[in-house]
Amino acid sequence: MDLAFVSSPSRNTMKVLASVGALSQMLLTPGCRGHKLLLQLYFYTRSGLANSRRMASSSLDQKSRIFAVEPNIYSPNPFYFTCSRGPSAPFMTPKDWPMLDQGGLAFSVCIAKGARVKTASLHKSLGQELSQQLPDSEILRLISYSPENLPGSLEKGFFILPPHSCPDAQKRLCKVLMKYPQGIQLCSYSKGEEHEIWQCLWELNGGAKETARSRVLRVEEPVSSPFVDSIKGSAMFYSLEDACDVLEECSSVIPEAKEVLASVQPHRPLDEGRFPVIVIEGLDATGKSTLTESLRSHLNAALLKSPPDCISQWRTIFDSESALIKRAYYAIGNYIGAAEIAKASKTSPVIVDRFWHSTAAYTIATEMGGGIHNLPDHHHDVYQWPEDLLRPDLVILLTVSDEERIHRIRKRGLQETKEERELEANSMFRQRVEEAYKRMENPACLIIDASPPMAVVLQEALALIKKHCDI
Ligand SMILES: Nc1ncnc2c1ncn2[C@@H]1O[C@H](COP(=O)(O)OP(=O)(O)OP(=O)(O)O)[C@@H](O)[C@H]1O
Ligand SMILES: Nc1ccn([C@@H]2O[C@H](COP(=O)(O)O)[C@@H](O)[C@H]2O)c(=O)n1
Repeated sequence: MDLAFVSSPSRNTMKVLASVGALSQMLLTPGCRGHKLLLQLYFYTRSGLANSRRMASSSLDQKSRIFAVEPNIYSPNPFYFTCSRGPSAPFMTPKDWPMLDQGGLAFSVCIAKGARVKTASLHKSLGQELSQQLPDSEILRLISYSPENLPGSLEKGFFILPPHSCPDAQKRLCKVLMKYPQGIQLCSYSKGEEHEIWQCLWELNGGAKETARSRVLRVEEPVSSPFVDSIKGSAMFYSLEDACDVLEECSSVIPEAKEVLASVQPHRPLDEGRFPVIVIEGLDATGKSTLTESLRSHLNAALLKSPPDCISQWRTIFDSESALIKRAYYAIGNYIGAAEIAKASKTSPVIVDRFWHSTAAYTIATEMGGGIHNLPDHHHDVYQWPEDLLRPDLVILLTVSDEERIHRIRKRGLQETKEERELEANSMFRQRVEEAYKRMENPACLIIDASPPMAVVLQEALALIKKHCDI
């Protein structure tokens, strides 16, 4: 079955056809003769012509858009393509997409821009469903945008590479997408006779129908990464107000969002004390809890953490939500924590286990794929501290080798979190988190190699605190 090479059926052909029910029966019979055509006809019958105007405009819009696919096993950098007929742009060939060389197919699925909480939730649930229904396919993140108005036009989606051994992948994909009748745009990609790549745009409206076909053209990597624009609009929060807006928006479906919002201190700016605030950061199992506890007793300090205790009971709920909602929760957690820190700093030094740098570093590392060369450049806005958030006096980043960290996780014997498992499995992700930490500015992290015994790490931390804080 090959959606891309089926030409549109005529209306007369349609009249000859029996009911949609009978068609769908045949459709679901792999190997059935005329299977390709039937699939096409099935979608055509169900979709009708009611939306022909919308189709025309979406295919025009489609042609001017740029698509960007996150780094993957075939491409260490994001790859960019379009379908407009620029005079000098070179065609893409299976050299660029080797997975299409053996006659395979690829797909892009874009989610039209709508209310941001709803769109983010749709993106998350669609991603989960695609992974479940197409377990052998590579499902990559994709964004699509208009070059004239990148942030305003940004749409998120997925690029799907089914294995050659999965001939019914497109059928399964369409079955998933049929459940999302509105706002989903499906394109398929296949190799043409002259080694060019074709994009077919499908209309999804109770069914799927091919509406446009264009050659795929290569686009140079833009100077400013659209992936960074995408995270700034969807998972990074640089003000309390912005993060609160998201939880307000989702509070009708997630009642716990109201509880979190109720914990936000309304009076700002915060009234800070004279004692120093010291944050300890690092990947899991680098020794943060061990060090923060030792510092607490050595400095007679208050020990706080982010997210703070008053909202941590809802953490698992927000962890299972879209990146937008999850990160809004952690961002607000930092502001709630800041009010506690400000109060505690009036009576003693304050040690904080994770703060803003954790929220930012994990978000950047999660949303940007590939190696550390794909991270936003040093000094980029994403590494800056939010203007309205209490600024600590010192941030210490603990680093240990991958082997030692994994050894510590195993020795600790506690249940690994999903992210810890990912860190273990995906050393590139770990490197991105650590590198993002190292790029943070104002305040930057001061690094301590936490591989030596605990007593040595403690002495190093105390020396740094003495040097940089008034203690
Ligand atoms: N310097 C050290 N040398 C050897 N083992 C250490 C050292 N520091 C901590 N550990 C051990 O490593 C394990 C992880 O330490 P800890 O719980 O302090 O890390 P963490 O960064 O707080 O982890 P998480 O973020 O996952 O809570 C613990 O078993 C701890 O006893
Ligand atoms: N200020 C924070 C704190 C934590 N996170 C997220 O939680 C994960 C780590 O928490 P641990 O309890 O395991 O230390 C980390 O992966 C972050 O995603 C955060 O975003 N902001």
